[in-house]
Amino acid sequence: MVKKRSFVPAVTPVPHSKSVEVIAEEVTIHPLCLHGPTLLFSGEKGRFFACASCRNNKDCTVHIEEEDWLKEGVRQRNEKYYKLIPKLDKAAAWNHFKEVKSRHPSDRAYCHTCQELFIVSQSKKHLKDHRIVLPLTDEQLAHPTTFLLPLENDQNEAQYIFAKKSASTILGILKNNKISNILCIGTPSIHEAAQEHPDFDSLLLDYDTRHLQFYPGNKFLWYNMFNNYLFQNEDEKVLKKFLKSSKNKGLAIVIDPPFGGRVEPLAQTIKELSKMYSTICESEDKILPVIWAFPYFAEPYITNMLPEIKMHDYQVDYQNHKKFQKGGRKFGSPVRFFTNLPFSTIDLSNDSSYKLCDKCKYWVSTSNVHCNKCRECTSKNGMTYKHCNVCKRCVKPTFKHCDACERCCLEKHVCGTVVESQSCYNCNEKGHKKSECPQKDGSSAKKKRKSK
Ligand SMILES: C[S@@+](CC[C@H](N)C(=O)[O-])C[C@H]1O[C@@H](n2cnc3c(N)ncnc32)[C@H](O)[C@@H]1O
Ligand SMILES: [Zn+2]
Ligand SMILES: [Zn+2]
Ligand SMILES: [Zn+2]
Ligand SMILES: [Zn+2]
Ligand SMILES: [Zn+2]
Ligand SMILES: [Zn+2]
Repeated sequence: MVKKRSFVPAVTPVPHSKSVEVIAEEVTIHPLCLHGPTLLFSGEKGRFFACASCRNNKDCTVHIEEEDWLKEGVRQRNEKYYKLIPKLDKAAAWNHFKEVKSRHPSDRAYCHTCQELFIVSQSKKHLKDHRIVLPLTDEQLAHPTTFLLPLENDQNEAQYIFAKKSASTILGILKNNKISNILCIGTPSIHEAAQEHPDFDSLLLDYDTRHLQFYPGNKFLWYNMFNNYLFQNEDEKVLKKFLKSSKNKGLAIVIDPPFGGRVEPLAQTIKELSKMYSTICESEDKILPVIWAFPYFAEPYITNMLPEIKMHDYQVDYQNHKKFQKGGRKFGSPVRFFTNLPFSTIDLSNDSSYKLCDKCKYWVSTSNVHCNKCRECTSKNGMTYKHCNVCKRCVKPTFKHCDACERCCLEKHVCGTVVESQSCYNCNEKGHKKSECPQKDGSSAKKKRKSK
């Protein structure tokens, strides 16, 4: 049976406070916490190591000043984490899966309370007052994302699953680029879809160990995307083998991090995986093809860290997120694809919400208008932008040029305050307002925890 985690899942993003920066570097020699190697942060009070994934100090208490890390005692105390990270018995989990699968669907079930697959005639304990799924069809066993619930202590960062259309758009882009191998990082539904396609081979890297129960040892790796950490030593071999097998098949990273996750460590992870691939396959040292689903307002951060990655206008829809699906938010989902694949390979011809811009030569949202002055389709947030001749760029339709500020601002503004560099009052991140904050999903009040 799969060992259960005895700690809080790290699906909350890393610290966000705008005064704290992450130093993007290899983390293998950093102190450990239950979520793998910590990251090095630089704040007003100096540099310190803290958890790569937990924003809340209470979820992960490891906090080590950079200079303290040189002390023998501190190092020794930190070693306990090597033993605290649970060992998963992958072989046993896979044997159990096969056993469950061999039964009639009416004898197969999944217990949400215990987070485990079970055989009904063998295990009655779940039938009393546990929350269970029964029966389990072959289809369900092959698509755990269709019935796994968002993790309990993970109300704010629920596991938003791509709408079918968005998932098939991703596979379509890969196909058009003749890419058949996929590293699915935090994208279990793409992994599931790839399993059914003879054209694709994929490996799932995710923090959520529940997925382990549904795959053989070489298909799921317990992983933290914020520090590029594999929790099981032997999994590095599996990853390397998969990279090697991708040599002449084309390999892409498809990643959908928790909303609010920091860009720097994610960009570092993409760089490290790309480096690993080029070393193993003796290929050119460059960033692997990436499809990264993330909110449009992260654009400046992503292009700053990875200039080869550009934001496409496609609005990524989710099945289980009211605001991030069609009709949920006034201007559609704020999530976009960030990719270094050619935009011309993103074919949206069978989606009526998109049109082919004959000047840009790629598909854009029907509400996006090509600006002849900017020479591009300029919408970022889904609204039709308008050109300001003074600023010499397109701006949101809600903006108006202010002579006092010498720039376009919201009509109601206090002159002298620089709107775009103000931080969101909800999450502290720059580039969007509280009303557009992706984390303010009805539960923002609950989220007012102390952040690092
Ligand atoms: C926003 S959901 C994306 C799901 C995706 N849209 C799909 O349909 O498959 C985030 C995913 O990242 C995983 N995740 C969260 N934190 C992670 C971390 N630190 N490292 C790796 N995976 C993580 C979650 O378990 C979840 O599968
Ligand atoms: Zn931690
Ligand atoms: Zn149970
Ligand atoms: Zn255009
Ligand atoms: Zn313009
Ligand atoms: Zn202007
Ligand atoms: Zn003004």
